[in-house]
Amino acid sequence: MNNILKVENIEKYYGNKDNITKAIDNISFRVDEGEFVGIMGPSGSGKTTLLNCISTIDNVSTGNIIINGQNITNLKSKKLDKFRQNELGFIFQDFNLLDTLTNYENIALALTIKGEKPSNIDSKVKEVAKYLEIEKALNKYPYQISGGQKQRVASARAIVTNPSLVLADEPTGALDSKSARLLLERFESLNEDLKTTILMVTHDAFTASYAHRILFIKDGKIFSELVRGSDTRKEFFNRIIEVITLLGGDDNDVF
Ligand SMILES: Nc1ncnc2c1ncn2[C@@H]1O[C@H](COP(=O)(O)OP(=O)(O)OP(=O)(O)O)[C@@H](O)[C@H]1O
Repeated sequence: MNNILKVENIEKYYGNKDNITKAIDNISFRVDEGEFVGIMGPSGSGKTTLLNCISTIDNVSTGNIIINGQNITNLKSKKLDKFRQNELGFIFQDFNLLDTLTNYENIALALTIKGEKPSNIDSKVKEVAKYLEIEKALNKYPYQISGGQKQRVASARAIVTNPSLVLADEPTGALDSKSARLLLERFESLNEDLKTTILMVTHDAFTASYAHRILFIKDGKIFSELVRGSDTRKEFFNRIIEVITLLGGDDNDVF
């Protein structure tokens, strides 16, 4: 299997000598092409820091992160911008859509920034919109559609450039349970049909149960790993709850 992501012995410190926080404490893992991996952990365990380091928003203190064969810890800012545009797709809890642009323009912008030929843009936007069932929302503005639709527009923007890796940070955090389920079903088919590789941070066991594999982080370290295998989603959900209980929380408070 082709490793899309290799995280090798990374550490991340914040602060200075007198007041140091070790947010990530020697984490290593790999994600294969086409995998859907979840990251869970209590508040303050290092999930966001880990995602920020992988998404090139933050730097690691030591260790290496290799995405699609490129060691991103060595890249300088201009190359890093290009790398981000070409290789990564982002989905955030609060959508991060531009309210002054239509949903169509929000999706098209990702292609323009990447340097896509203008003649290809329309067909690419329409194809991805059809896939995510947001065709009717394309000519509206983000403030004219529901939260669930907004997150599908944001997902369209993330995948339209055909990135090697999609990074999702609490993608269902602002959605009601029906919209969350719809979005996760789309993620599942994106992953199955288009072989999109997804790395998703979530504190929610239901959301995590759609992944194939989950890494649990505690105090900046990988504490446990669960593989869905042949489990149904519901069986996997129950196993996730068991690990959460072991980690010392229930589904709602600590995670
Ligand atoms: N910019 C920063 N400066 C100093 N310390 C930080 C900074 N960002 C995070 N930390 C610390 O690093 C540790 C990990 O934080 P992080 O935000 O990665 O956790 P998290 O698992 O994402 O938490 P949550 O679920 O609450 O978002 C915490 O102790 C946090 O206080």
